[in-house]
Amino acid sequence: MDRKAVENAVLTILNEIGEDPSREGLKRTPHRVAKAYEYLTQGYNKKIEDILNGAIFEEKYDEMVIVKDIDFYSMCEHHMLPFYGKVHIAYIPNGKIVGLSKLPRIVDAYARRLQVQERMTQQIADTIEEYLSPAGVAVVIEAYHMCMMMRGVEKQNSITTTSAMHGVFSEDTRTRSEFLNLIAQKRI
Ligand SMILES: Nc1nc2c(ncn2[C@@H]2O[C@H](COP(=O)(O)OP(=O)(O)OP(=O)(O)O)[C@@H](O)[C@H]2O)c(=O)[nH]1
Ligand SMILES: [Zn+2]
Repeated sequence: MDRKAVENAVLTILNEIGEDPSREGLKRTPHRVAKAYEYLTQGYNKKIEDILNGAIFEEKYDEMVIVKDIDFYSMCEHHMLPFYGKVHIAYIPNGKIVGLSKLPRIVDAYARRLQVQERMTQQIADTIEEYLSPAGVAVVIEAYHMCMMMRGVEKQNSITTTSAMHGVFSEDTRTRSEFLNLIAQKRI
């Protein structure tokens, strides 16, 4: 990212909304916003190979592994406003397991960029499928979209849920139900 170019763009916005970019509180705002955007879109520079490198292990465990309630913040590609919530991931190993922390890292790699919730859901599932070749993988995302809350339809309480079900999660209703029941349960 060309930070200077983003700073100039922010300066233009400040001017065009009728602000005075030279006033005390706004002097460093273009710089701050550019830095924030660098952070919020860092997913573009993340390589899945680097995240997973060395963290896939051979193991005989073949029951469901679930990591639920993974917080995420992303930005919708239509309005560049935040959408945020929780990701729930399950997979059934087929000879290979992954370091648990790598699942939230995969989530962040896809969340920290301009997104739509549906694509992000699929990208997470496809990545796990590609690297682990599991018997099945399931991803559910529940999110609030600021573009539907602070503008537009202005609905404060609607939650958008998306899912991607592969392998046994798509073929076997019992496996899918077990996953959905487990993510609905309150924590320990
Ligand atoms: N499917 C999907 N839609 C999204 C997501 N994030 C935002 N949107 C929607 O993208 C749509 C863009 O629609 P447009 O009609 O082009 O934009 P708009 O005039 O600002 O629409 P309103 O939000 O209805 O005011 C809106 O309906 C948003 O709610 C997402 O992750 N997935
Ligand atoms: Zn939006």
